[in-house]
Amino acid sequence: TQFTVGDYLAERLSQIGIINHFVVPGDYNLKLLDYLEYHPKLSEIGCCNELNCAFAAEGYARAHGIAAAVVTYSVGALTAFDGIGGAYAENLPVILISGAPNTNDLNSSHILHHTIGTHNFDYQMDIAKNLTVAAVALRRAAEAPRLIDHALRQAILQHKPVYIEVPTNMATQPCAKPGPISAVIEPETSDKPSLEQATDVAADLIAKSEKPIMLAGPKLRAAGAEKAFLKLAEALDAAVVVQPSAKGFISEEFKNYAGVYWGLASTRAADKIGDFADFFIGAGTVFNDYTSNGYKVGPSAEQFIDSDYMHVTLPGYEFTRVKMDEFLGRLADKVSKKNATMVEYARIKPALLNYAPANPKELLTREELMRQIQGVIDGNTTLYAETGDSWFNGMQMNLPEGAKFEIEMQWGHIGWSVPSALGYAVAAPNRRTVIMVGDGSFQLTGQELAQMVLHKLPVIIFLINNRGYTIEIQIHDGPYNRIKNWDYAAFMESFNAEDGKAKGLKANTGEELEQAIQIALANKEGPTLIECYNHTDDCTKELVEWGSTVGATNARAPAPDN
Ligand SMILES: C/C(NCc1cnc(C)nc1N)=C(/S)[C@H](O)COP(=O)(O)OP(=O)(O)O
Ligand SMILES: [Mg+2]
Repeated sequence: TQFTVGDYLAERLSQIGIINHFVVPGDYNLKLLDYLEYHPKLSEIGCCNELNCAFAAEGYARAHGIAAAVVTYSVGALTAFDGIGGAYAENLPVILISGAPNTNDLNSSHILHHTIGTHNFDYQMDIAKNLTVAAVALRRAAEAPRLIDHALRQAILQHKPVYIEVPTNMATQPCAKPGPISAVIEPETSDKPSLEQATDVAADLIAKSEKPIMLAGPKLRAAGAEKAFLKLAEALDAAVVVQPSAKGFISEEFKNYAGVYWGLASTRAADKIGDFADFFIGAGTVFNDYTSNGYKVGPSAEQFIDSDYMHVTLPGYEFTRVKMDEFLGRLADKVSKKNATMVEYARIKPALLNYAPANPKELLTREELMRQIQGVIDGNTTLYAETGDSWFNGMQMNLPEGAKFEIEMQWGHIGWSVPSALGYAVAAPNRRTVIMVGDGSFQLTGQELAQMVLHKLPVIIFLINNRGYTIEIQIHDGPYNRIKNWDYAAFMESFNAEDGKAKGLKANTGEELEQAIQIALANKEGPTLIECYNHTDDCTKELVEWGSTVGATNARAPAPDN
């Protein structure tokens, strides 16, 4: 049969490693979906809506490296864009593919369904250009190979989302066959003279410091630089701390690991060893208003070197086209041991957090809840921490060797965790995916549990029901922070309908939680949701302190007109 644009796109998606793609069908994308389904190595995962579809794709990208979401024009893409903004914020290469009007309609007097009812068919592309690193429209079949390869390559190189718009009459059009996939996936490397000079300057700065410390940031994983970072940590034998949105990127059993560096919300005295240090070697760091506690946490520019995927910043220097992993690896060759922060950390290192078991008959406390969730985390577990007090509870979890942690602190979109964890579990069926999600967040996207039932994904969901938006209460309270309670356990079981194996359980006491966890761990045929009692005021002290800091930062008066 004739090779088409749809075949080209399907083949390229498969060649870059995609096995499952996430979809919501619509009449603008049905023929395209056929071509993706025809491909022997692609199979679709349907989602309830396009926001969840985009979030599922970003979760797939967290586990698998890259992902694709396919939606219909305008009514589909506009909600998918919310998840794509998240993929951009979180440095995840999600390929958003959207159906679009028949090319014959573009310059006509026709008014089309799903649009805002005008002759403007550009608004979707205009938005896409702001939320992706490449946005292309396949308006002529002859251009499709070039445009598709360009978009996919930018996603891979920049670890950011891209957008491909496919008119409804385009997938069926004849198209040339693709060339070698190396044209799309060949990695970039540093400019050699810049790499040498950047590492010389950095080595010199480190030699002049007395107590350097290393700080891993959220872009470390996107840059694929974890190994190089550890090589440098070994060469220096310095303490290693991580930003909250980089938790889990460095093994918490690594001998130099010194905790999450987040000011008053730090773990394991990371803030104290950070204060002791006189020089920060950062990698992929992002000090936004939340992770800097309202701009109060973080090194000064004079005592800080940092690197992004293809860029290095040193006091007084900026090096372009120097790749993070090559920079860190090469720097490791040029530094000598400087372990003052490890010597000091040995003195101040606190004992690991572990709560004494509560009376099993008593109402659950936050500490008892966290003690039992800690017990579920093994080396094969990925713990998802949803926006909410779960951020602070998640930070304090100890990750055994091999355990992974997923969080969305830059975008911070409540409701991200359930659909994202769907995508993650599809990509990593052999891992145990566990979600900590609050009642408020869950209400945005909880229906995506249905796909976990359909695909028999044994995800464990700890639904922390503190009756409302506790983070918001701690930042600034008002009637709007109270929400209608649901029967979350029944909601979970409602997705079984005639054939599901999901379980919805309630746990109000420590004993009930113990039993529910045993049932959840035994349920291999589908997801298990455990609705956990948590008193509204029983939140982490870190949230209380952080909340007031953020509240004050948000409330800053406008600068006087200068
Ligand atoms: C409403 C909002 N943030 C504002 C917000 C509103 N809309 C979107 C999409 N994202 C957001 N972060 C937040 S953090 C709630 O406290 C979350 O409540 P919940 O899931 O129940 O967690 P906690 O009770 O632990 O806070
Ligand atoms: Mg809540």
